Amino acid sequence: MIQIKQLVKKYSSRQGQVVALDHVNLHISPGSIYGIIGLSGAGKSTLVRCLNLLEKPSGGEIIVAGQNLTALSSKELRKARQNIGMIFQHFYLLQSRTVAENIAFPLEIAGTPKKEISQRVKELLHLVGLEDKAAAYPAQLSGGQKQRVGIARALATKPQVLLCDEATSALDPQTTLSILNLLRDINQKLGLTIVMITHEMKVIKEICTDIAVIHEAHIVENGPVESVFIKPQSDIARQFISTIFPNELPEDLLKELATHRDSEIVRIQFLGSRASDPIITDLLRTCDVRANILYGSIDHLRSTLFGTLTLELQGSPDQLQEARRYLASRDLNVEVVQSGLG
Ligand SMILES: Nc1ncnc2c1ncn2[C@@H]1O[C@H](COP(=O)(O)OP(=O)(O)OP(=O)(O)O)[C@@H](O)[C@H]1O
Repeated sequence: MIQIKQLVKKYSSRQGQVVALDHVNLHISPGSIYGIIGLSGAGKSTLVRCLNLLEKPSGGEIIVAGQNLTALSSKELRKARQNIGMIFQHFYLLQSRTVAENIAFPLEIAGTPKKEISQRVKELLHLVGLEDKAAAYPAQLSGGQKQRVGIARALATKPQVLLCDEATSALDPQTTLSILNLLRDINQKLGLTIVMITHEMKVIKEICTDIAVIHEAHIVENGPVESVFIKPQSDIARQFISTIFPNELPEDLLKELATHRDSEIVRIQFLGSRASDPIITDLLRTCDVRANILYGSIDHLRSTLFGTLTLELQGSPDQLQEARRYLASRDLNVEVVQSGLG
């Protein structure tokens, strides 16, 4: 649905030139919910604003639904933008217009007949669960309701793509969840492709099918969410994952464990059905090692389960090697965190 090819964005400032995006390439499949995560200043907003040419790229191509946006005239681009909705952290609703009038706004600009507008607004109010707020003004709404209006307005022209720039960052955790659930419903009902820019891994964990990690103007890692969570390739991806699955052991405990003879600390990560396997019992039965559980956690990763377990295994070097082999043969991701004196 979206292809980003060799995208470069440079800004000129008093301090000199800033390269906000440095030859970024990404392919976003139709119907996916694609999360792009990065620290402050990584280039996220610039990237999402380049996707509908709110920000003009310095180089490269943006192809949406087969159309190269960077090659279009202003008139063609205005038309192409009707296929790309966008929502923002601070909603940007028109304060002097009611909810229904805000949602109608893009249709008025597109020259849609009045009768059609009123029918479409009705449908959209129903889609976002705001039928009873049609005549309210933005100032009378909660943050979550304002974002629902933002979503309805973004979908008014029936776009195939929805861009979300930190769409839940101004909301409390519960409202965030309700907006994420709404976006997931819309994705499933309408087959809409969603691109979500965020600095929060919990947003990715809830609804994204794919993830790209952006760091200092480069995409350092991307792929299906499950693959990146189970085997992150970059330090920055590991850091983001640890914000929701914190698995670092305290320094003093690590120091003490390092003095143990014939032992090693292993971290096991597992997905989906593996979560209900009696891993430790099987391990102890099969390999003649002893296990000390140091840390464990399990949570939802979209519609599957993701778990992490940190163990100290004790045994001879041969036994420890066998234990590692055994765990790997069970399709678990195993990482040796620290080996003892042994
Ligand atoms: N209009 C601009 N003029 C000059 N530099 C800019 C401009 N907009 C962004 N930048 C710079 O480009 C880089 C990327 O900024 P961007 O806003 O895309 O990052 P971000 O990942 O969205 O960060 P945040 O989460 O803090 O918004 C930063 O170094 C920023 O200072």
